[in-house]
Amino acid sequence: MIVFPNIKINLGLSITEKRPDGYHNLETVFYPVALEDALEIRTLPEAEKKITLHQYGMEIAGNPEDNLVAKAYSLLDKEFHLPPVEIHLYKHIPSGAGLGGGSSDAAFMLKLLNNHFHLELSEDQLEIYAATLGADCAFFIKNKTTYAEGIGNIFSPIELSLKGYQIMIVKPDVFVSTREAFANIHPHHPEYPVKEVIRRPVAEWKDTLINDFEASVFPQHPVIGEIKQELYNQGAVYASMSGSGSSVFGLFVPESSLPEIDWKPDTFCFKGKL
Ligand SMILES: C[C@](O)(CO)[C@H](O)COP(=O)(O)OP(=O)(O)OC[C@H]1O[C@@H](n2ccc(N)nc2=O)[C@H](O)[C@@H]1O
Ligand SMILES: Nc1ncnc2c1ncn2[C@@H]1O[C@H](COP(=O)(O)OP(=O)(O)OP(=O)(O)O)[C@@H](O)[C@H]1O
Repeated sequence: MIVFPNIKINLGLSITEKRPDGYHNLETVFYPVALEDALEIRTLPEAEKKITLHQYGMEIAGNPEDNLVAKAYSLLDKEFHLPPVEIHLYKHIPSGAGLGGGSSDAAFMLKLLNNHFHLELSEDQLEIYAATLGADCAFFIKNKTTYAEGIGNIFSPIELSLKGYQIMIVKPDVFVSTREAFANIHPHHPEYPVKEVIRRPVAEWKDTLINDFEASVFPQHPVIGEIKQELYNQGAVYASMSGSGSSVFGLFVPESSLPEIDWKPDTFCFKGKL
C-alpha cells in the first residue's frame, strides 16, 4: 500500500503567547500543496525487527529509528501489536523548510496503518495520536485548508480557495531549526488578525498577512529575505516564508506563467498549480 504525504504552507503566522510548558500559542492558516513524498508499507510476518526502513531521495538528518514514520508505527504498535513491516520512504520534500514534511509523513503513516490493518480508528482519534508526534502533525490527517490556534493543533474550518493560482516554493541551502526559531520570537497579538486578513483579496495580503518568524529569521539568514523580494520582483501577488523557514513561497495569478529564475546553486525550487 502506497500513499503520497504532501506539504502545507502557512498563510500568515502570528506567535501570540509563550505558554508555561515552553510551547507557543499561534494563529495561522494551513494550506495543503501537492509537493509530495512517497510512503509504502509491506507486511513482513517473519521479520525479526518490527520495522525495516528504506529511505531514498533527499537525505534526512538523524538516525532511522528517530524517523517520524518509525515513531508513528511504534505509537500504534503499542496499542494494537502490529505485525512487522518494511517501510519505503522516498523524500522529495526538503527538511527544515517549514513545509511540515516530517509531520506529514508521520500523519500519513498513521492513516496508512489504520487502513492496512483495519484498525477502525476515526479521523478524530487519528488526530489525537498525530498531535503527540508533532505540533502541526494533526493537520495532515484531514489535510484540508484549516485555521489553526493553540500550539497549531486546535482547528476550525475556513472558507478559502486559491484554486488556479500558480505557486513557486524556493528553499535555499539553509536549515532553520523550528525550536531555535521559536526561541528568538517576542510573542505579541497581531495588528491584523490572520483570520480577518485571509478573507480579503490575495492582492491585499502583501503588507497585512505576516509571518512573525520572518522578523527573527531574515536577519540571521539574509538569503531567505532576498528570495522573498525576488519573488515579488518577478511578479508574485503574495510571497512569504512558510512556518519557521527556510522555504519561501510565491503565489502568482492563475493566468500568468511562472518566471524562470536563476537561483543560487543548491537551491530547491518547486513549481506547481493550486
Ligand atoms: C512553526 C510551524 O511550522 C507552524 O506551522 C509549526 O508550529 C511547527 O510545528 P512542528 O514542526 O510540528 O513542531 P514540533 O516538532 O512539535 O516542535 C519543535 C519545537 O518547536 C517549538 N514549538 C513548536 C510549536 C509551537 N506551537 N510552539 C513551540 O514553541 C518547541 O520548542 C518544540 O520543541
Ligand atoms: N520522515 C521525516 N522527514 C523529514 N524529517 C524528519 C522525518 N523524520 C524525522 N525527521 C526530523 O525532523 C526534522 C525536521 O524535518 P521537517 O521536514 O518536518 O521540517 P520542517 O519542514 O521544518 O517542518 P515543520 O514545518 O513541521 O517545522 C529533520 O531535520 C529530521 O531530523
